Amino acid sequence: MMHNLALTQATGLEEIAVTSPFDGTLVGTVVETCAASVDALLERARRGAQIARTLPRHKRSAILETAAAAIEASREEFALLIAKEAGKTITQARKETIRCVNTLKLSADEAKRNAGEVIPFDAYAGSESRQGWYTREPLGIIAAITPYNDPLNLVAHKLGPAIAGGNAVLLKPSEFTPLSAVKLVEVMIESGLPEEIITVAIGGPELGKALVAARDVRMISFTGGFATGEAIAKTAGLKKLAMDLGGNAPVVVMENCNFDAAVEACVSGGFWAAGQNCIGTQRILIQRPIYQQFKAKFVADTKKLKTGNPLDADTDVGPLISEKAVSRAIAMVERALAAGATLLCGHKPAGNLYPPTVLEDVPISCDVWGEEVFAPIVILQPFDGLADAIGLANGPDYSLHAAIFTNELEAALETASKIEAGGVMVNDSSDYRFDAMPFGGFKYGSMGREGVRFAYEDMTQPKVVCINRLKP
Ligand SMILES: NC(=O)c1ccc[n+]([C@@H]2O[C@H](COP(=O)([O-])OP(=O)(O)OC[C@H]3O[C@@H](n4cnc5c(N)ncnc54)[C@H](O)[C@@H]3O)[C@@H](O)[C@H]2O)c1
Repeated sequence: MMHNLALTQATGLEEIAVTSPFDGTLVGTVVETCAASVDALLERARRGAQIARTLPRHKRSAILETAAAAIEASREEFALLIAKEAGKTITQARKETIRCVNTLKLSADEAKRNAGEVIPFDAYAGSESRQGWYTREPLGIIAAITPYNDPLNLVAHKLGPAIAGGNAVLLKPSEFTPLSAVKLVEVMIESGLPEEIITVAIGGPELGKALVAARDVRMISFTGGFATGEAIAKTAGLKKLAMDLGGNAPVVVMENCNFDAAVEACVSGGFWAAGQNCIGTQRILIQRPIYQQFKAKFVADTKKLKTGNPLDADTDVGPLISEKAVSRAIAMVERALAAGATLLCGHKPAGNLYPPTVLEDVPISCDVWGEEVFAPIVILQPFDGLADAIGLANGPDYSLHAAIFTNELEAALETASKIEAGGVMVNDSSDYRFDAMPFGGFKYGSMGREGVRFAYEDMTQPKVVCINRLKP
């Protein structure tokens, strides 16, 4: 498959081969955008911004609805592309495709719903003679920079709200997985989107940096790692930033929980997408009386997972994205083992396949505890009282999601209130996410929220109109 999007990649030069992280086979090619062509891309995006802001809300909404229906109709093609280029299992890729449909439908609703508000000037004495409202106006050009691990839905989470809000988008998808993003843009254009509204730039960090530096870009909507987020913040200057960065989700398992449901959710949350999931379960904190029983079942169920070809229907765990990602996972586990951790299963890589790996006795000074692993590695840790568990959960300096399994309402509420995270799931996996929820992190690096309504609000700006009726 050859994607060219000739109009969007102004002065593309080299072809980039996109290969399967599972077996290295060619999935497709795209034309690389050279960083020197950013001026041409910006010129096009400026025209796009003028067109987008005058597109009536009913048209924005209808285009997004049409695109959602078109993706639903060709969902198997999208799922196959995700599985091939990102290495997600085909089952997981199908789920991502359906989530993308919903993200676009939510965006279509938002375009019509969230246009502004009347200002209650008579709420305080002294302003009764005035009437007015605010409207939600577009920002202009939004640079959207996305990662490899959800190569379709995370792109939709930026395009949908940006288009709903009347903006133009400069989209730079991950250089590892550009094909799903390009196909999504093609569907948008076939669905009636004026093509200047999205400009696609294909390439890696250098190109991303050039987009981030461009003066006319009003907002950078970024999803990716902390180091990249820091680099973007340094380059961006006075631009609005939305940063969706990493996590290392803790899950608290209380002795009075539904045991089998907790184990099942933790296995799924730990190893979904081979752990390449920002809200994947990384640290499981288990109340001491059930620690041994939990460990036995968790390790036994983990060993049943089948690691292999993402296109096989019975594969549970596909490959990591690259050799570099495998080496990083190995090094993190080796450092933990050297510091006294115990390996309970896994840690025998074969190519880019890194099997589900479980550790215990991990000192909290280890990076596998305090940093994001982004690989199928889970730590088990006993605790005594709930306060200890909450203290352990809150240790790292950043957090996206957390979870607790308990049948005790008070423990659930206490945890929900005291855990510092953007979302706390009760009796559900840490990686549960519904696309209408506000989604983002707490603590270091947290800026903005995704989840369609919240991204839409970040991507629009209020404009006040105030009328003084008493003045001539
Ligand atoms: N919070 C969320 O919603 C969420 C969701 C998925 C993934 N993530 C995070 O993404 C990371 C994994 O994805 P990744 O490895 O693709 O991330 P990454 O940070 O390596 O790359 C993300 C994007 O940034 C671009 N980029 C790299 N350097 C750049 C620079 N200097 N300037 C501008 N752009 C630059 C890349 O080309 C890519 O498109 C993990 O940390 C994961 O937690 C977060």
